[in-house]
Amino acid sequence: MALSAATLLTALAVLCTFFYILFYISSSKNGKGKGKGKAIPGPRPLPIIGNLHMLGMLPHQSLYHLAKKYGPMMSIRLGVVPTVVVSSPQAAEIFLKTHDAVFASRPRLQVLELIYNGKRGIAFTELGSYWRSVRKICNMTIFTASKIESFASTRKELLAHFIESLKEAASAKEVVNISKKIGALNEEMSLRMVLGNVKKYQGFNFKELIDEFTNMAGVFNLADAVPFLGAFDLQGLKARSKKLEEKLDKALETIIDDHEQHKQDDFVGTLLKELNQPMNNNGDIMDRNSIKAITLDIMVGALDTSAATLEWALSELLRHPRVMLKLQQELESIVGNKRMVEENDLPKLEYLDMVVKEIFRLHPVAPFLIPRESVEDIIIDDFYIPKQSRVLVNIWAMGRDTNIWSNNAEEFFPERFIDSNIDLHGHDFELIPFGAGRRLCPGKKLGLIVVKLILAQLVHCFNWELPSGMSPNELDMSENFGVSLPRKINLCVKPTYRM
Ligand code: HEM
Repeated sequence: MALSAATLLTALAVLCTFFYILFYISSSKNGKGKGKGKAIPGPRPLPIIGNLHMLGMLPHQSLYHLAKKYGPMMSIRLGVVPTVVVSSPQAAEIFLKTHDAVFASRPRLQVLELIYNGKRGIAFTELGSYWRSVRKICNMTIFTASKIESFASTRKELLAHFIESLKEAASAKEVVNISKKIGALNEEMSLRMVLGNVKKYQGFNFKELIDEFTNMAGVFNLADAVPFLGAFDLQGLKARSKKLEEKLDKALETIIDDHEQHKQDDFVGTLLKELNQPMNNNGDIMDRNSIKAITLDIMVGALDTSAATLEWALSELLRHPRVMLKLQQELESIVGNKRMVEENDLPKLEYLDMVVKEIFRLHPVAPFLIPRESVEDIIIDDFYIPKQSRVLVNIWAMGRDTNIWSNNAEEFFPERFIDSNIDLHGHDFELIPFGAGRRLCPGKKLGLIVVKLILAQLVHCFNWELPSGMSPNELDMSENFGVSLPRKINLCVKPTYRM
């Protein structure tokens, strides 16, 4: 029977209290480099579970509070895994720029190893010549400006249908679950670009498969924290991974077969042009497994991120009618009120740009980026960090730092970006929602287009209110921590067409 992580942790915590007394002295060595350097400050870990019991349901928030006590470079242990939590732009720059080559690998996580062979994709693949080659090929083929531009008409067509369906809901005075609707729109936009004619593959229900994948990857897995427990599969994740792997493999094989027969210019079709080609001089070949793993990583990267950002954006605008109105005024003056927003309007919409930055600051959908792992022992500022340490960059905490954002850091106030040259390209470490360095998100350009275009259209075409006379400050803003950080409760709203 699969046990919940909470039950297991409680049992382990009791055992550990016992061990703690016995092994007090050894546990006090937390992070010390056996004479190589100082220990990074951090809360004392328990044997076996380390600091897992301190994380709670919202680890980014728990670690934000702990970092206030221990500082922007804090040491914890996730089970037996030494982990550094980074919570300031200065520290982030040291890890993601100065020593990026040391910290640009990814940890090997059980679920990812089992499902699609974490080693052969892009996002969860360890640093090395394989990853470098995959990344280069993807940058030169599918993430180019011209490839993204070539899907502009698809985005326009899907968005027009979406607005029509909202218009119907508005005239029927319906309350719509906008979280679900945005999710479905983003899914269709992304899958059309990655897989092409998605209707053909509807039977596989990709959304369900990806949701199962992100669900499992987001679950706290004891086997990653305490590897000797992996063999027992106490949470049943190994068995679930196997089942999911079979389903995904069947779906992706069918898609590749179909693309081999009918040449297409979507991402899969573009990657297939590289099939069986050497990727580098180290003997790596772009084989079918690589294409399947890359496709899966891209779908995971594209599906939840933009949709979660958009539901947070609309939530904040509902809570701040002044900002909503100012954005509508900008759209009226640049776009007018006779047509839809076009992608080439986006660079002219300065206030929209500030609103989106403010959303990324307060609601980063990857609050720890994607966890990094160090490839060698290193000493930073006299602190010793052993090889294979996990690094979590807490950008959620950085977005709330009053030293950077002044005393109104908790407030949604897009005007803070007036006359600021902070951009989102990974150079300004105060605001790095897409990460930085070698692992910077390759879908950044696309993600920004999708978020800005849909948000602008929603605000331009409709006025929005909360149902049943709910006042904006009653809106529940709880978060749901997993692979991404969406709203805990779907956002339901009433649109009124305003064009
Ligand atoms: C609002 C939209 C998005 C946000 C906020 C976002 C954020 C991120 C972040 C924080 C990372 C980790 C960076 C690091 O470790 O330093 C990442 C990596 C990645 N993202 Fe995105 N992303 C978005 C959209 C997309 C889209 C649309 C795609 C694909 C079409 C995508 C594909 C990827 C991939 C493949 C990686 C892994 C890169 C690697 O490890 O080399 N992302 N993203």
